[in-house]
Amino acid sequence: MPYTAEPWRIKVVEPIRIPTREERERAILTAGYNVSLLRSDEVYIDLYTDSGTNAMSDRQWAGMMIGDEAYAGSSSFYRLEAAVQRYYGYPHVIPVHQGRGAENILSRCLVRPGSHIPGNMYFTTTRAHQELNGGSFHDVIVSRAHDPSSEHPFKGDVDLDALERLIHKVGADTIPYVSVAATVNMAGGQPISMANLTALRELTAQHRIPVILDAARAVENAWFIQQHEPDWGEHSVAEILWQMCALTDGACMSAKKDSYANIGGWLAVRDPGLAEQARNLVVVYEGLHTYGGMAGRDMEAVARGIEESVQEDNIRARIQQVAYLGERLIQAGVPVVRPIGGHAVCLDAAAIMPAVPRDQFPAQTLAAALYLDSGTRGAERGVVSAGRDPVTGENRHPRLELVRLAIPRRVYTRSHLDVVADSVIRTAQHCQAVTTGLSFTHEPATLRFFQARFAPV
Ligand SMILES: CC1=C(O)/C(=C\N=C(/Cc2ccccc2)C(=O)O)C(COP(=O)(O)O)=CN1
Repeated sequence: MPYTAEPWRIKVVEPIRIPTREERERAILTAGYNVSLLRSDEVYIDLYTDSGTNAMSDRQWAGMMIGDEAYAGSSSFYRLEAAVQRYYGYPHVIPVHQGRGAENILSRCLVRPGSHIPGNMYFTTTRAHQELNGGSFHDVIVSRAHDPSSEHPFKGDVDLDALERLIHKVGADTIPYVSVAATVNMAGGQPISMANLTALRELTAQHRIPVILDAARAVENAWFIQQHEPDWGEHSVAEILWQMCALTDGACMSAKKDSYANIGGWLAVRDPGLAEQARNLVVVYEGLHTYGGMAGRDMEAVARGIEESVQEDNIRARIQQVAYLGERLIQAGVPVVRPIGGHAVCLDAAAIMPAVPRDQFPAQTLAAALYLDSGTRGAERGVVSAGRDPVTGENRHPRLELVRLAIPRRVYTRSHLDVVADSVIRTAQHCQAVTTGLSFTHEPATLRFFQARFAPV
């Protein structure tokens, strides 16, 4: 992908420093070999997540100065509502503090003990809220999504035959909604195609099963449809986003990704009864239905971020940075998930450390090794993230054992990406000979990914 100059100039900078090797060794030991527990000032280039870590524009910051902090009826809420209605097309908008706020409310509204929720690969918090309300998640993503080397451009597609088999097995009345992620985070930021989403809509409509979109990175997904799906090349990203949403009954949105905000989110639905139910729960869990756990200034930042996110030059600049890092690693022969996703380059830790058993956590081990090499922080997306099967208690073994390098939007330059590429190439060469990984010294009961501690085996 050609690397064109960014469509912005820098107005404010935040100094960063490279911790010394000795500081990095001390820090990773103190963090129990879990990069999630490193302090930010111990990290040089932070690719832990693209969630909430993006650089806002001067207009977003300016918007924060005029945020309406009224408890009820904030003007900022109505500007946020108008932005969601204009670009995503849903009529009823319920503000929440971030994506998990939407997942909590949606699951409490729709999921009951015994519910079955099909989706295109799990995401940790989404599945956690479905399970907390007694539901069971069923992965119905196409099998190629689990193959890091498959070059198919739409690995986020739903396997419609698998979905239909599940519907007939459990009964449509036990399926409160189909959960569709765009893009699919745990597959490496892989998009779903418009054709598949259209066919999914037709299938679910036959059984009167709603489709709820996880829209966290839906603008990135729209870019991939524009670039790679026939018949969409002449449409704008904004038009494609609108059409994607038009095929669904609602969406959960973390505004911390596509919308460049540091906090914020929303739940949007078409059904007025569901909207009413959700608004009643917002008062219990998020605040009032006109601020939803956000300050007025945050709602301003989100509203302006939505408008910026669909600008063609912004989304192109975003995608090209991720593609640049991915292409450098591919050229060096480092095993990564292909095609390169929208928000991250995912290192195939199982291929990079083939001699490390899955229950010694290759991805966790690789993330620690990468930090030690250069102060670069990635995130484990493998056995540790997958957690334990609630029935057997055994570690779940997802087919993908990845270290995700998520690129924050408008934050790092190509020079930083070159530092990361050189470090990954060095580390990957060293790790081929590594034969042992890590073992737990502390394992939390839920979402262990964040708080677990390890020691070298
Ligand atoms: C597709 C998708 C997401 O990626 C997402 C959050 N992603 C995150 C943040 C995260 C969350 C849990 C474990 C590790 C990292 C990411 O680092 O990728 C949420 C929750 O949103 P929230 O963080 O605003 O609550 C919903 N859907």
